[in-house]
Amino acid sequence: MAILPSFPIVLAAVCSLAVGYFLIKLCKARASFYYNKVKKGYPMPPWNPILGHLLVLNKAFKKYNLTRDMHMDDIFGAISKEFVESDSLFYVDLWPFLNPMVLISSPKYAQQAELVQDRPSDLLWSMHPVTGGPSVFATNGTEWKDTRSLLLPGFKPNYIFNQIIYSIDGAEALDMAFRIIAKGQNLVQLDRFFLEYMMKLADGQHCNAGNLLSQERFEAFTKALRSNMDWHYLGDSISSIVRRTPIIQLINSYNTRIMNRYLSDVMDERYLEWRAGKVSSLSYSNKSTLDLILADYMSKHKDKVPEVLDTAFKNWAIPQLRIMFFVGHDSGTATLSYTFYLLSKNPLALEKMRAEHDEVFGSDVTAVSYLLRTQPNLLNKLTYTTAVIREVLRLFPPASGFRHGKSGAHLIDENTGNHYSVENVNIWILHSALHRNPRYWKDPSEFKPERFLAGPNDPLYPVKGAWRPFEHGPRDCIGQALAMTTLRVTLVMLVRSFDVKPAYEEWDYLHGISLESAPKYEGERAYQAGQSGAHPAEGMPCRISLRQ
Ligand code: HEM
Repeated sequence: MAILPSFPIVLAAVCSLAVGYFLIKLCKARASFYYNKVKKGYPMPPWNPILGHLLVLNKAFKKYNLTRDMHMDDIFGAISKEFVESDSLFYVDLWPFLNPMVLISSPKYAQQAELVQDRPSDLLWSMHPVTGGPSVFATNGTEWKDTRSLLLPGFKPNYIFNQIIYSIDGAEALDMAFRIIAKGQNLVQLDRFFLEYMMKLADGQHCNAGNLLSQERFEAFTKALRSNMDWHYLGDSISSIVRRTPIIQLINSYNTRIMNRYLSDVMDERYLEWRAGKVSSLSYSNKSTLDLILADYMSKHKDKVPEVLDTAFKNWAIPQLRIMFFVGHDSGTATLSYTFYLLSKNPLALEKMRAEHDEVFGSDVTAVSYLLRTQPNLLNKLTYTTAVIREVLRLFPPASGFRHGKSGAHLIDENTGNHYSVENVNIWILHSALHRNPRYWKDPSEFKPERFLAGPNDPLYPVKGAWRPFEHGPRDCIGQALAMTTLRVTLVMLVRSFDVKPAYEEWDYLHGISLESAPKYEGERAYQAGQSGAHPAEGMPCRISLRQ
C-alpha cells in the first residue's frame, strides 16, 4: 500500500519550493543590477546586495521629514536633490516591487526619454484596479498604436469646442452647488467636490452614458471606480504590498463587477441605437470614445452586423472606457483645486484673471454661458488665464511620465559624455521635481504666470523642455487640449462669482492637529498627496463665499 505524505509535509514542500524560487529570482535581480548599474558607478543611493534600495524610501521619510500620504513623485523628488553631479539622474532597485528604474528631473534627459515609446510592464499591473485590463495607457506596440489612432479623432481641437457644452452644463451645476455651500457657510473639501463634477464631464465627453442608463447606476459605477482607486493607492509606497492581500483583491473584484456590468450595458444600449439606425455614421458632433469604438466595430463587421456585441470585443473595449473615465477626471480635478488655491494666495493674479474675463466676456457673468455656447473661440483670447493654468500645472503637476527602455537604449549627458544605460529599465520622468528644478527655473517655488507670457530674453522665459505636465513625444497626453479647454471654461464660469479661501488651519484645528504638528512639504500644507494622480492633502479644505 502506497504511503501518502501528510498535509503538513506537502505544505512544507510547497513553501520550500516557493521560497527557493523567490531566492533564485532575488539573486538574479540583484546580480543583474550589480553588474549593469552598481559596478558601472551609475549614480544611486547606497545599495545593499540583499535589500537593494528597499530601505531607501524609509530613510528618505526620516531624512526629509516626509509625510506618509505624500505622493511618490515628491518622495523621489526629495532624493533627486542629492544627485547634483548627474543633473539629478539616479537609479533605484526596488525588486520585487518594481523593475529597476532610472529617475530623471532635468529637461536634457526628459527630452531623450520622451522619444522612447514603450510603457513599463509594471504599469499594466499597477493600472489594473482602474482599467481591469490592457488599455491605451499601458499597452505597447501595434496594440497601443491602433487604439491611440482609433481614439485620436475624439481629441482634435475643433471637435473639443463641440464638446464644451458638457463643461458649460457642468459648471452651471457647480455654480448652483457653490451658491448653496456659500449660503450654508460650510467647510468643504474642494478636491472631492470637483471630483464629482469632473467625473460627470468625463461621462459626457467619452460615453454619454447618462442618457442611456439611470443616474443611480452611474453613481454606483463612479463609486466603484473611486473605491478601487482609493483602496489600491493607499499612498503608493505601501500599495504594492497591500494590494496583494486577499481582502483588497475581493474589494477589487466586487468593484470591477459593478463597473464592467455597467459599461457592458452602456455599450449594449448604444449598440442598439446604432443598429436601429438612430446613429448612422460618425458626424462631426459625435466622436465620443464609445461611438468611435462602436463605429470601428460596425465597420469591421459590415458584411454581417452581429445582433449583439461579442465578448472579446467587450473585453477589449471596457478597459478603454474605464481609462477614459479615470484620466478624464483625475488630473483635471487636482489642477482645478490647485488653481483656486493659488489664486486665493495670489490676489493680484486673481484680479488680473477676473479683469481678463470682463474684457473678453463683458461684465455680465450671467451672459458667459450663452457666449461660450455660441462663440467658443472666445476661449482663445484668455491668454492670462491660460498662463495661470500653465503655472499651476508647473507647480503642482498631477502626473508624471513613464517609459521603458529597449535593448541598447541610453540616456546621454552631452556635457560629460556619460552614457547611462536604460536597457530593460523603467524611466520615471519626475514632473514635480523637474518643474521646480532651480537649474532650469528662475524663482522655482514662486507663482509667476508671467513666465508663460515672457519673451525669450526674459530670465523668466521657460527653458526648452522644462515644462512638461502632459509629457511630449509619441506617448504624450492625448487629452491635453481637452483638459486645457475644460479648465478654462470652468474658471471663466466661476472665478468672478465666488471667493474660495483655503481653510487648512480650521481643518487641522477641527481634527486636533496643532499648527506646529500639521504635516507640510517644503513649508506647503497643501502638498501633493498620494492617490493615483497627485491631489492636494486632505482634499483641500475650503470656505466658499459669494463675491461681493
Ligand atoms: C490636467 C489634466 C491632465 C494632465 C496633467 C495629464 C497628464 C498626462 C501625462 C503626464 C501622461 C503620461 C504621458 C507619458 O507618460 O509620457 C498622460 C497620458 C494620457 N492621458 Fe492625460 N492628462 C490630463 C488629462 C487627460 C484627459 C482629460 C484625458 C482624456 C480623457 C487624458 C488622456 C490620456 C491618455 C489616454 C494618456 C495615455 C496616452 C498614451 O499612452 O498613448 N488625459 N496624461
